[in-house]
Amino acid sequence: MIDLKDVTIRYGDAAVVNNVTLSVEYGQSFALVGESGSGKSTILKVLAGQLSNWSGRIRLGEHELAHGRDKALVRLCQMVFQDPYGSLHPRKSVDAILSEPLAIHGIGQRDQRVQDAMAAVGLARKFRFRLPHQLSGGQRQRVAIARALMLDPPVLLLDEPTSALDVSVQAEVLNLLKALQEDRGLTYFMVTHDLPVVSFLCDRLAILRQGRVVEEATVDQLKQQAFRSPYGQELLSHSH
Ligand SMILES: Nc1ncnc2c1ncn2[C@@H]1O[C@H](COP(=O)(O)OP(=O)(O)OP(=O)(O)O)[C@@H](O)[C@H]1O
Repeated sequence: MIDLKDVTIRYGDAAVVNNVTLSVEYGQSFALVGESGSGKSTILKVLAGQLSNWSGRIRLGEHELAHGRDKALVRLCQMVFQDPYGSLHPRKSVDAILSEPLAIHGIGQRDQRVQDAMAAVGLARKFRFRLPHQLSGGQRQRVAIARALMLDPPVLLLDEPTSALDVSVQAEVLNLLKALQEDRGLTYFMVTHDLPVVSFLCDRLAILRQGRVVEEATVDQLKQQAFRSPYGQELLSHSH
């Protein structure tokens, strides 16, 4: 479903991601882990169509990613950000936030679709006309997830989706993401520092260091603490 082949990404002249080759199967949940500055968010931004200075090949399903503006992309993948407060417009109600993608793409039955989307992420109807600041952090992240799903994309890009939340609501949001994936057969590509989150949600992971993949592993290897690379072992020892 997601294939990167020899992907190199530059900011100006500096390559911050080098020759990354990865693939994620349809319906799988994949995590990119690694220390701060290793290039995780940069890869996510390229997949989201936000950066054009890259080389190599990227495919999402049958679609070959373009280097410039790629109109097909919004229907294929959507991003959920770490901080829902930053990513939701402060003066737009939940209703406006969820209706907007439908309006832009000329999709009808908006009222019903907004209601269905709220129900799918476990948001009660009474929140429909509230503003983001009138919601809790967990509710805001539910709105962000609902918004990402409004156009029914097969892929969600998840950028540390629970790390800005209180510990008490992290598990709720993770359970929601897992249930949505199972119900809809979504493919997840997640960036995180949080190895327990990877254990819970993902099937496979890649460890990135200084813009290169040093190891690919299954979640069973993670659970058994059986990474092969010294750097993978080092990450495990830091996560306790
Ligand atoms: N807009 C930019 N211009 C120039 N360099 C950048 C820019 N954004 C990121 N970088 C550099 O690219 C490298 C990779 O950054 P990136 O944000 O992808 O890392 P990361 O693994 O996602 O880190 P974190 O976990 O802290 O988000 C870093 O060296 C960073 O300083």
